[in-house]
Amino acid sequence: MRSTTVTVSAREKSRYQWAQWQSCTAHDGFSRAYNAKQCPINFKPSQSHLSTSSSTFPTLLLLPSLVQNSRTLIFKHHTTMGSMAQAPKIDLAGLVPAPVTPFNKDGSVDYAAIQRIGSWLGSIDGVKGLVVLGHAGEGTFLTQEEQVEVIKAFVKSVDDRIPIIAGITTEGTEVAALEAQRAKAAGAKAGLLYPCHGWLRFGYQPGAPQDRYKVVYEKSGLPLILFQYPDATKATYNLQTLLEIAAQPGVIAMKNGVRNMTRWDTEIPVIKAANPDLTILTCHDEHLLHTCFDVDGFLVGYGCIAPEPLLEMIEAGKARDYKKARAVHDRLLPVTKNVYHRGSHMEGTVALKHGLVARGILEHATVRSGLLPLQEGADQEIHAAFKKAALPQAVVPSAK
Ligand SMILES: N[C@@H](CC=O)C(=O)O
Repeated sequence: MRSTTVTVSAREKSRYQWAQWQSCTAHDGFSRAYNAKQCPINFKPSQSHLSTSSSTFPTLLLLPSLVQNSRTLIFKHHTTMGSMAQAPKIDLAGLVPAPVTPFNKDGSVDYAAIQRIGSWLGSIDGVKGLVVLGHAGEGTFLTQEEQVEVIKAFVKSVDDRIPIIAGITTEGTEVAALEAQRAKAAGAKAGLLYPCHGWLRFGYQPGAPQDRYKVVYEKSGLPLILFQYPDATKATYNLQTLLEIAAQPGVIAMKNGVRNMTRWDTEIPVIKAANPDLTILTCHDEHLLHTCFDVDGFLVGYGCIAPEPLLEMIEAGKARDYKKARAVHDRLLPVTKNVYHRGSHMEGTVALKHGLVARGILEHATVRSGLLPLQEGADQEIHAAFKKAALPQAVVPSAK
């Protein structure tokens, strides 16, 4: 891939590593003024982008898609450095399961079961964090008070050894920022910011997703994971939008579930090259074999029922070892089929709960409305699949 060198006059300021480009002048012989939209806005220089010759005039690499042609453009930076501190580093390279929220038979939250799930997953080497209150966690089916209590219970369950990340799902940006504030106060170390769900049906105005990430981070200080929805939905982000969000302060990782392998194969390398510090996580529960080779890890509901083989697959992916990755895929296929090759991805959440029963973590698979029990016999099929995949009873560390 070709790249264009751009020199900026922005000065590094301690604790701040980004600058907002508001007005730039091209010194490429054409003396053109570039407005904010034409300039690479919110470009986040990382260590590897800094030229060794000068730290006060860092050299940035620009992807060809961001400039009109391959000429070298020199921009003079006219603004002060940004006022938001860099988000703290959180190591999510590895497996990040998205656990279910267990319920008692009467539908209330089962906190004892949260303790079992969290202490088990948190005890496994290579599990780098838990994303709670996501799709698998029925996060949108809980009251605000329950959401806060669930975050606190998961924080306690892992003894604060790994970060708990909260799904931030509220519709409007301002209320999502409040949700992120509540999550942070409850002990979440980061947030997985969902798109506004109205966008699924109607689409969104250009710039609205960038604004959502910016405002939620600025108002909450909660580091955020960029969530890419499937290409088949109107809430999916195009490459330019992904690049712009990924470069914003506070965005530490991307959970990508684009489910279009043409886009996956072509966009992941571009996003990675532009953001070497961004942790890239696949969430293609049913396409892990294809997507395990170009990522830093998996952020998947699947991780809460089969963490051990998924960690093997992550290792195989990092080693570019197709045979090993394929072997894990083949071994898990009966489970994948029974949990994720269902009528809808939503049913996967019910199946995850049956899976946790099969592993001895839960006693039953109670879900809240919005979801319904699976058809009769599905539980037995799921248990048989777990047996076939040789997924044993989980060992829950004993309470201190
Ligand atoms: N793995 C699913 C559901 C998770 O939130 C996805 O791709 O979005």
